[in-house]
Amino acid sequence: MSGAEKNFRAANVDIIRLDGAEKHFGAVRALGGVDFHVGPGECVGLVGHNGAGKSTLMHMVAGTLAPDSGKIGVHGGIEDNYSVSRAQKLGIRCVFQELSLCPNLSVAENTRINHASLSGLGWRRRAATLITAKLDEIFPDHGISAWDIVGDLSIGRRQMVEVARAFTVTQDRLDLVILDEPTSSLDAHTAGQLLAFVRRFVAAGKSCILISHVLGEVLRNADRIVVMRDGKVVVADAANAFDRDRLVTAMGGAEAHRGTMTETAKAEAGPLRVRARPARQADGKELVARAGEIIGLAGLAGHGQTDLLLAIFAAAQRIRPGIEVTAPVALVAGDRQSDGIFPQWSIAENIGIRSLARLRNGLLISPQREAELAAFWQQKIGIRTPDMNNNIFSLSGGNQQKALFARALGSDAEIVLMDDPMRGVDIGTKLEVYDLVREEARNGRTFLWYTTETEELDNCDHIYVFKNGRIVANLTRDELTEEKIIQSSFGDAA
Ligand SMILES: Nc1ncnc2c1ncn2[C@@H]1O[C@H](COP(=O)(O)OP(=O)(O)OP(=O)(O)O)[C@@H](O)[C@H]1O
Repeated sequence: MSGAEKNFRAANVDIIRLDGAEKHFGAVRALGGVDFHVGPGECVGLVGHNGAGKSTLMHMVAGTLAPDSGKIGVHGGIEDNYSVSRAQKLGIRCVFQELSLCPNLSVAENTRINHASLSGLGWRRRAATLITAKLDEIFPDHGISAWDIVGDLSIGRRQMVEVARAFTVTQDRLDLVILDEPTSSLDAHTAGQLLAFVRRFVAAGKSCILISHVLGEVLRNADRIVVMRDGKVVVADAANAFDRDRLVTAMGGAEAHRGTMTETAKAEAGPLRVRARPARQADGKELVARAGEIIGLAGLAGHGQTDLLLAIFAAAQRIRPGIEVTAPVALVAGDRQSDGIFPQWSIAENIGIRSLARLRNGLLISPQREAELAAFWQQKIGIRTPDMNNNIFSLSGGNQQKALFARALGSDAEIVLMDDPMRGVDIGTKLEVYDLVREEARNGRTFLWYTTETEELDNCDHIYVFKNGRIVANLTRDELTEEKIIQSSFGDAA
């Protein structure tokens, strides 16, 4: 054993420690020599812009990706052949951004995948008991049955199952759970339940790594915060040594303060763009959107917001009762894995697909026009890649989401439906996209914007709150507070 290795081992009282981790993907340097550690009983917040290298680093901690160079130590021992199964044995689990549940299996069967010991007679019932107990502990009002087929669950509920499954314990120890944007599909109420559980878990001596683009979440719940930028750790400090501005500055120069809608006093209302009544609406309430308006859809996740957006999208192709749509429509999907991304295609092709008429040269798509459209949007919203002809999955999660934005905004759609589209998008880009949405609205575009982030509703002219598939309130921006939304969501109005 070399002297350096001895020192590394001696210093390694942490659950996990990475020294000098490097990783390249072709020409992209995803990690350029990162030191990172997590001690027992701490919640480490990990933040950074889209493509900063957070997920790549976490894949190394979880054993799904080996570093090109650098050392990994776990519980004081150097790991030469670190892998997912080794990580599991050593008590390290990960909830990745892209959900990993099998959609055609039940919640209980998905739980079995992580626990080889759940075998023999009656394993389904034992798996069901295990996952139900954990769901009850983390999300007391979850409403999920262990026998539900995962593919039938909303994305929010799938995320809840994924998170709960990571915390279930059978024979292997559990010391550290990596949560990569765990609240991205959860509403404020459910996200609060999860974060309170994380605090209890850490108080009991266990550890978490919390990755989130919702900086308040990290500031409030982490003990220590590590900031990454361009494949490197640029700052690591106690959480109480940071405020939002210091974090944003460390992440790389995004504007800490953004403009608000008050600066954009609206001219009088434009022509009608959408009039829609949810299928379950028994009273006369309906959603009305005019040209140039930004309309918010709020309330607890899974209460009919996405359903109404999808119904409006469908009504643009084919007449549907109760829905009137007067202009072309584009949709920015929130569940990019199942609704948005064409996995075999390049980034440029994924952006161009909604603009084929404009990209056509005779009967064929002009590669040059497609490349120009892609280059324009790469520049406009900062899609980080050396080549827009690379496969869409070569992008980090947030950058994939930006490509979906580019697809909708680059099209001829007058109405843009946004289904919680900012999931996984970093703070700097979010602020730019908010500006872009407001600018496009001033130019007459209409936005229907479902979001689980209450702060985003500040960008809207007015907001419909949903409960049980129905509209229960219509608030103006001035009336809007988180309490008011939660009150409407839980009240007896519907
Ligand atoms: N499989 C891959 N092939 C090619 N490039 C990749 C691959 N995985 C990651 N990258 C690149 O490595 C860099 C770091 O990506 P990573 O996913 O770690 O970023 P991130 O900080 O997690 O971003 P986000 O906040 O958007 O999730 C990015 O430039 C990304 O495009």
